[in-house]
Amino acid sequence: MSVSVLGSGAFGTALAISLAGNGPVTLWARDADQARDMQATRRNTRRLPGADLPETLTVTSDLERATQADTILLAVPMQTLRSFVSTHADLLRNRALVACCKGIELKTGQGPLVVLHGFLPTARTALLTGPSFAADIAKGLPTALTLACRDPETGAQLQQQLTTKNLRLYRTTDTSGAEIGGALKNVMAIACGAVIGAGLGDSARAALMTRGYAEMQRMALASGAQADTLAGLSGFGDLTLTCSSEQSRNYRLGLAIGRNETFDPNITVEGAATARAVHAEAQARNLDMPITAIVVALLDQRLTIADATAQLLARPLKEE
Ligand SMILES: NC(=O)C1=CN([C@@H]2O[C@H](COP(=O)(O)OP(=O)(O)OC[C@H]3O[C@@H](n4cnc5c(N)ncnc54)[C@H](O)[C@@H]3O)[C@@H](O)[C@H]2O)C=CC1
Ligand SMILES: O=C(CO)COP(=O)(O)O
Repeated sequence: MSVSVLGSGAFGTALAISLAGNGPVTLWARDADQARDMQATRRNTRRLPGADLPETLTVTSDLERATQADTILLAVPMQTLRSFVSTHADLLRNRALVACCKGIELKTGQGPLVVLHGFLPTARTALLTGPSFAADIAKGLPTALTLACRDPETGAQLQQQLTTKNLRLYRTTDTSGAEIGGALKNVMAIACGAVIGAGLGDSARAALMTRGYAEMQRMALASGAQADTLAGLSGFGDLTLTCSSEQSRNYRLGLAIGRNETFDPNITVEGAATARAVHAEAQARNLDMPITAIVVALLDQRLTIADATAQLLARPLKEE
């Protein structure tokens, strides 16, 4: 069974490097010059500096060639997934498709698997998510991920195929829970970064992580997901990693907000659009998600950190 990774950003490149330890892998880059450069230098200097590309990894900008594989990993940002899949649906039919992005689509409120299903309703689809920094994966450091797939047989096949020397995959059929956990932890990471950036302390961060987790569960249960899924790698696991490490771009955006600094708008920060999408969903469904609402207000510069803190502390007292 052959594997291709579409999207040669940090995550796509790291996954391709790890999977290349199992056998030949094709990595697709949309930019022909970048693909040629990576194939020649065996490096992705722009997105994953310092990592060597193994010989079993081929980089190409030829999408027809890359989509010959049985299993295709889609490692493009969430907000670009729809346009990518709609443009290339014909090349993606009859393949096992594994979405590797974390987020909720701003204009529809949908997660990655729902978007895929809309264009390719008969495709075998799965989601790869969980606590994993691209740089760690590329270094061969041990990492555990969740492979969410509604069909147990396809899930078991993909779990076998995509497990590598350093990637250990756990399976679930609760795709909705995995989508929501992976998307919302980024929103909470922005909030936690802001708290630390503003000097509010580790205790405040722990409070936000815990109450943020309660928000994640609220949204998950309202969406028919299982609470257990949120307690796993795709929820609690990734929340812990992303809210506590400066390797996270979402956390770093939060730090910049907290310190009143600017942040490079070209850096992929999934939590920003996701916060807006989730906030709109929460309002439409009458779900109490105060931290998400505050993150949106901070992103829109409608609120200062001091006001945000005062607002959260002044909420009515209630049972945990
Ligand atoms: N970097 C990391 O450590 C991890 C990232 N992820 C997820 O992986 C997804 C991708 O993130 P990264 O690779 O880190 O981002 P990145 O910013 O490093 O790379 C994004 C890649 O997508 C490509 N791209 C953007 N728009 C495209 C389009 N319309 N068509 C085709 N290609 C397009 C870009 O050229 C670039 O190669 C995100 O959803 C992120 O949350 C998940 C786990 C870890
Ligand atoms: O999803 C990630 C870790 O699991 C990567 O986080 P960032 O997108 O915030 O860098």
